[in-house]
Amino acid sequence: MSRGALPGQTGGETASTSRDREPLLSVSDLRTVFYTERETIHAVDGISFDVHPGETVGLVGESGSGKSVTARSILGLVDEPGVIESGEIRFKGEDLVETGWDDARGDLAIVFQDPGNSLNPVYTVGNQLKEALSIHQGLTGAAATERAIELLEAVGIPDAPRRLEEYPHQFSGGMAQRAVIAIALACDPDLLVCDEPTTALDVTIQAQILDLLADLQREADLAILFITHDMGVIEETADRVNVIYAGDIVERAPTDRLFADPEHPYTEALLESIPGRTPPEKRLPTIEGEVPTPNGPAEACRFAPRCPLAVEECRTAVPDPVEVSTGVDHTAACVFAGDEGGQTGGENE
Ligand SMILES: Nc1ncnc2c1ncn2[C@@H]1O[C@H](COP(=O)(O)OP(=O)(O)OP(=O)(O)O)[C@@H](O)[C@H]1O
Ligand code: NI
Repeated sequence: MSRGALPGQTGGETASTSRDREPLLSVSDLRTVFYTERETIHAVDGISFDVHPGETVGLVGESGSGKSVTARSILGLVDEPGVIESGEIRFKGEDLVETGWDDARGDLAIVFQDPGNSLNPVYTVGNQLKEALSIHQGLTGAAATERAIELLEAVGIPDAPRRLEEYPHQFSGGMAQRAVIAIALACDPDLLVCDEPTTALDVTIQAQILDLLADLQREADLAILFITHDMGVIEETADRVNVIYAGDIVERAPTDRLFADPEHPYTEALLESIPGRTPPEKRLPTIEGEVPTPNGPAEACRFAPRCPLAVEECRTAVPDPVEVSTGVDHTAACVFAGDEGGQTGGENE
């Protein structure tokens, strides 16, 4: 399916050159807490990472690890009883936690998992697109219609003028997610946060949406924060990866590096979940259980209770992120990180 370049935008630099520029987004020591009646949940507990212009950064972890709360924090969408307790979300140099999100609204956009929830069933897709164009670009009337058609074409929706007049229920799941992406692009964002954008879609459609995002990124110099629980999707999309567990990033590396040489036992476990990747004799014992709710301050490695390699030290202190090699931005928060042979360090105990 051929798509036109995004209207009004010029081609950008590639991800490889983008690292030379200042980060577009720089999250540092972010803490987002939910004060529920029953408990205090440290959903995001000291996260730091950067996104550079034009690159795709992955955020991967199991259900409940804090991915969506991270996304909502960046967009300024944390609701009661949640608060951003501390840390910085620096976007284009401004700390949004301090300045608020008003000035950034047009440069930041999010695509959620379920397009059905993102679209309003009582308005046509065209109306929703034109409303976004009016708010963010000040476009109305014929100019808005023309741009709306261009955007639908840019996201690969055929017969765009007719589809503008249709309601969301007349769109298939994949086409609806394309429409959601078009609406997100209506504000001409620099950063698109995608929170499991393909999880609700079947595999073929998922691949098409991933291709679309890659195309849009190239054409519009768009930076993408790509959130998923699926390591296979990460391998296809991300330039760099952050692995999140119970509110904290446990490993960070360029994607090829992370897949070739994971340092954290949790990353290893996630990689083993990719069908056919790890021969049975090389596997760590499968991790049982699920991500714990971080309902107190971290006092130990949060992964220790599920970790096949855990030793006493893991249960008594929070491991700091360690740089595991020079020349590559690869860190892991594990007492064995950086040991010769990586995880086999556990045998020393
Ligand atoms: N509104 C809320 N009130 C209380 N706790 C919340 C709220 N939203 C999220 N949490 C808690 O924050 C933690 C992180 O949740 P989050 O939704 O970010 O996980 P996730 O990684 O996005 O998981 P999934 O893959 O299932 O979407 C969980 O323990 C969750 O229960
Ligand atoms: Ni989520």
